[in-house]
Amino acid sequence: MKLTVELGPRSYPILIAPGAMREAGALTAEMRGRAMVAVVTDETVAGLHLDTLRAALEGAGRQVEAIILPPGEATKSWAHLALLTDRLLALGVERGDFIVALGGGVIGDLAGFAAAILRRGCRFVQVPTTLLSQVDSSVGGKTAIDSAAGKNLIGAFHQPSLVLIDPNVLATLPMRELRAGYAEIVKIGLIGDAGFFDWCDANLDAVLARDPAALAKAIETAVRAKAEVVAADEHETTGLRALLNLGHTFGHALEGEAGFSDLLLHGEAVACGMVLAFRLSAELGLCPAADAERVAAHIVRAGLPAHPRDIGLTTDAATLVRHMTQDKKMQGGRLGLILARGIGQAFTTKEVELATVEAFLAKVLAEA
Ligand SMILES: NC(=O)c1ccc[n+]([C@@H]2O[C@H](COP(=O)([O-])OP(=O)(O)OC[C@H]3O[C@@H](n4cnc5c(N)ncnc54)[C@H](O)[C@@H]3O)[C@@H](O)[C@H]2O)c1
Ligand SMILES: O=C(O)C(=O)C[C@@H](O)[C@H](O)[C@H](O)COP(=O)(O)O
Ligand SMILES: [Zn+2]
Repeated sequence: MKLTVELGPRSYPILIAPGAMREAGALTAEMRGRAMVAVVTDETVAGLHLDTLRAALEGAGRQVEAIILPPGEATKSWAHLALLTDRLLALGVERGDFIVALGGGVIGDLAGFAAAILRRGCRFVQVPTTLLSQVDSSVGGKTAIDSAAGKNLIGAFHQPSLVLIDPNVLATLPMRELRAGYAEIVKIGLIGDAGFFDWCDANLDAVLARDPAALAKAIETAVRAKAEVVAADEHETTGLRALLNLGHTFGHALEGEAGFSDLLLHGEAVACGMVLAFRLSAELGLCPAADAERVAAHIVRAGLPAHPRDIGLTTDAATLVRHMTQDKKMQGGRLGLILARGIGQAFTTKEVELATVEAFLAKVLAEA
């Protein structure tokens, strides 16, 4: 299956096929460049999948230089960006070369950002290995690191030249990571496709059991939807792409409180954030309470946190709101929020006062 992100001269293909990683040599042949290819990955993925990718690339005459970083969100940092760019420069990576990001969203976001700034811009290829990165982060060109002030605050839009999605690599993914990736799949239904949410509700168990047909349908639907949104609003200027941020303003605040650690994975934070966005929508009289309850029940059934108490964080509403004010959707001091009129009917608004959000969160946090 081949999809295209239609961005004029920056258009690129997304290839989704079981076994695609074994074909990486042939699939990247058209990209030309020199024989040397820098593959950026993390220790866990290196142990499981680097040999396959290396063999595929070397079989096509490439010379692979692997840069192996520690796994986990903490790697999306200034320190690892400095280390990575130093290594890439020491290898003599040129503008005409391409860098391969082999891993989850952490490696994709970091290597993509390094590619964006190295010699003012190199090409890069995404080979996503988590469910989350296959359905979301490898597509669309948002690259970033975290900063002490918040999530993804230092970054650039820099589109990859190719995305290679091999669902076979998900066989080794831990269950917790699979569930976290699922949150970004069901997000697509909640934003604008009620029929797909119904499909998710009916096929949740099959997706989590890694049934190949269910996974294929889930990945393709999410990637196709994201590719269309990115093509229509690459730089998040019209409000369309901002919808992909459903649950993220709350979620990023929770991740910040968790110190960008394994205590709370990004997908888990998004899951909880989406429940909060639907609950707030219902409390403001914008969305039927039954829809908000259905979303919460689905997230619980997926084994994801639906309430801050499920995460075990000690925090307070004012602190969470302080995190939220660092959100990239802030405009003129007002919070840009993604709320919903119902399942599949998300919309952006700047009409909700920070004090309203804080009172809502205080009420949620007070629940036993
Ligand atoms: N750029 C975007 O549009 C975008 C979209 C969504 C999320 N993100 C970012 O993505 C990051 C989260 O990505 P993630 O959930 O992929 O986490 P991750 O990259 O940390 O990967 C999760 C864990 O799974 C391991 N792993 C990866 N592939 C594996 C495999 N096939 N088998 C076994 N283990 C494997 C990794 O080593 C890591 O420990 C966050 O930083 C988030 O902000 C970015
Ligand atoms: O691609 C997008 O646009 C998204 O919002 C996808 C999100 O799932 C992703 O987590 C993204 O990195 C969040 O973007 P940010 O601009 O809020 O950092
Ligand atoms: Zn996300």
